[in-house]
Amino acid sequence: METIITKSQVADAVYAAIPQLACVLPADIASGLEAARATEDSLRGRAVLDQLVENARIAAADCVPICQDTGTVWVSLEVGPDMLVPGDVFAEVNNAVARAYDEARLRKSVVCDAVLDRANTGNNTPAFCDIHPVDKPGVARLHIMLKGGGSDNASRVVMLVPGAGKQGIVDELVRCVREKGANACPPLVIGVGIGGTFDKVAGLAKRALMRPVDEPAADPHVAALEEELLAAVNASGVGPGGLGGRTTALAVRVATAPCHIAALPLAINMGCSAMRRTTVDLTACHPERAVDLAGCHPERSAQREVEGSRAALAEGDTGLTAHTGSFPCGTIFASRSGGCAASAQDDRGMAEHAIRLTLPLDRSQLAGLKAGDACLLSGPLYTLRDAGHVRLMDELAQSGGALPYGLAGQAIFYAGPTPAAAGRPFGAVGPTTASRMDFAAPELHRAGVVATVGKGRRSAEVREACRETGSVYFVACGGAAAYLAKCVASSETVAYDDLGTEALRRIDVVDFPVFVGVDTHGNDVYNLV
Ligand SMILES: O=C(O)C[C@H](O)C(=O)O
Repeated sequence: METIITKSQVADAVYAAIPQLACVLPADIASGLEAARATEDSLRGRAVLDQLVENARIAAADCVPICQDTGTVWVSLEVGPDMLVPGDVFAEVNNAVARAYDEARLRKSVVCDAVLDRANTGNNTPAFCDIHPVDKPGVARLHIMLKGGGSDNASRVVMLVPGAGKQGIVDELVRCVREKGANACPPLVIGVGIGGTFDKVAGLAKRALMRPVDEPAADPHVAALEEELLAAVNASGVGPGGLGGRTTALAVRVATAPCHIAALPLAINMGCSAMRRTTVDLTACHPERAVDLAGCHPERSAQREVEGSRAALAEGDTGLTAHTGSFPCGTIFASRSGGCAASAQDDRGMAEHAIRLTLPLDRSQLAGLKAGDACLLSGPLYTLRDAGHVRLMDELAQSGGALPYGLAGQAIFYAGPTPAAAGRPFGAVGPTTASRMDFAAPELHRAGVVATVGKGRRSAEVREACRETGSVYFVACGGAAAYLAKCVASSETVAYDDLGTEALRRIDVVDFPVFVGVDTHGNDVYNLV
């Protein structure tokens, strides 16, 4: 007998899952981060894990996003031969996505066309959906993932030669993690697809990410390969945040398939520390009953957001300051007096001796900082990211090199926040991958921008520009965006309002925790690892 899975059954499950996924870290990832924290030796690695653990707590308690990148929505419907899915189920899913992103005040991160029209679609659709037939009767499962852009960018497909064998896979994975891992917000969960064809192998890697980090593969050979790959990745020492340490990945999850005699297709799909995914069994429960979880049911969440926004309006600036007052920075990055002149820090002293810096920063203040120093920033930062940089560079060219919008002498924070929530200017705001702005940074430093804040490695040209102009690149903890949002006291849009999350904003931060990524001598914290 055939069972009908209705469009609204699927769409309701997606609608209900989205706010839950955005705000509550899955239990296997939360436990993985805590276990990593318990065994981490590196102080920078520990500081990152402390922020990530605290971040998850804040996000769930305040119903704000774990990460400002609330992702693209990937939906895969697995159905057995006896399941029927009539009608345009994906149109219904898109409606559900648009409603959920709006009501839960999540960031919309989808553009109309990758190259021909990069205007934001404004509702985070389309979702990226497929129907995946499986051999087993009685199966109707819905996989849902909110996939961050930075971790997807750090992923790759490689067509290895069969002779490369298992060692070729290990080497390629470790190379990928060394080159791109820091951009993807470690500790990572890594999906590895092996086999199939060029187009199918990436899907295998993505599906592998669905398996919990505490659930090894059922096949003992695949489970052994997962262990071997995890050990190789963690031996790299890339560590939490890419800043060094034991735990670069919580798990490597492998899916294999048959392939051509000439081929050994390999796909590596990086999952970040905010690995937001769930599987809903559409046959076992009605989704509308299954998602009444932890105060994050969409209706209630939406209600809380409305209340939060009202509170923000009523409280004004002082209310926001009161929020930052309870910020637990001190437990992770205690401050010290004495300024930059005495900035020499080693790993042992780091957590106790963060350097307080007041923005805007004079280049002479930056001269004493060393790559790896922990700092607390207070004062104005300017948020700007991909699309805004394209505009700013055009304006710079037209003005003959004069920085507009009072950016001379200021620091740019590479970030695209989520809307206001929980009484704060943003529900979540954290660093985006800095290397995407490498095309602009040297010129901006020469024009007068004294510092940037982001995550991940910079190019040799940016390091050289820091050295030449006496500028600094600061690294903030990727994936700690609910935590970092508590350091933001106010925000005002300065330009490019039509770019939405990508607008140029002036924000005021209080004790915003960062590490010196590239110092004024061009030294790079990622090379200390
Ligand atoms: O888009 C963002 O805010 C972050 C992005 O996912 C990134 O990690 O670079």
